Amino acid sequence: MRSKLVVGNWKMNGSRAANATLLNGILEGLGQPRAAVAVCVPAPYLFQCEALLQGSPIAWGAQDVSCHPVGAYTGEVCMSMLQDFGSRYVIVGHSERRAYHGESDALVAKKAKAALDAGLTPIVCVGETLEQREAGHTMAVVGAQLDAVLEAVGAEAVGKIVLAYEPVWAIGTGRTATPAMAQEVHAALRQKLRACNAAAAETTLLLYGGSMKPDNAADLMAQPDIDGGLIGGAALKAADFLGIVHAA
Ligand SMILES: O=C[C@H](O)COP(=O)(O)O
Repeated sequence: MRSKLVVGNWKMNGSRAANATLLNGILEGLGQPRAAVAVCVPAPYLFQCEALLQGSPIAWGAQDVSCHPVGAYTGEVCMSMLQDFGSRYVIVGHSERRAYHGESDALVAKKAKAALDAGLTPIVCVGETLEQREAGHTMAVVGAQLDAVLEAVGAEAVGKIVLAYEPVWAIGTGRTATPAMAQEVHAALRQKLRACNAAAAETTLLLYGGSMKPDNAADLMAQPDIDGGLIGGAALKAADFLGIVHAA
């Protein structure tokens, strides 16, 4: 039986004051959750996570990272910097990075490999657009996104990544994939993982992301291949985030 993982992706939201309110609110209501919990925050706030969350059940991490270890890459943040502030996770290949920053499958794969090499857990995002879904290309698209990563990280890394299926049309739209739709893709993704490393595929956590809320979280996470959530909007209010954590 796989454990559950609920990750808040704050995207480009927050301030020192708002973060403190949010994190303290989550800590107050957390109790002893069945799920593992993490927040992926804008890089400048990793220091604040370290200060507030150290020793708590909540892990933290970043939303993107450079594939380079150090050097003349203006504006970029590297793995060792994330680790300097105690990060455990880093999201790679979020559809907003792919769409607004032109990140290719190959670059996402490099980032996933660099994260693993540095000892961080990459949360690798895959997902299709509405156009791709309607054309019947969902599995081809997410399959190619996953294949690029598997090729870069190798079979032995299958159990060390977290995979997040985020249909682009469900992100921030209030339009959620039904549990059956999400499960269908998750099952197919796990099948691909099995083909790469059968034993490790059973332990890889597959998160769903896209308008997950307290009122749909339990049904989504009850699906056999949905092991948790990558939460955007609902991660910005302690009550909503806790509602999802406690539904896991
Ligand atoms: O990374 C999180 C996803 O993009 C989901 O965002 P959302 O929950 O606001 O739809």
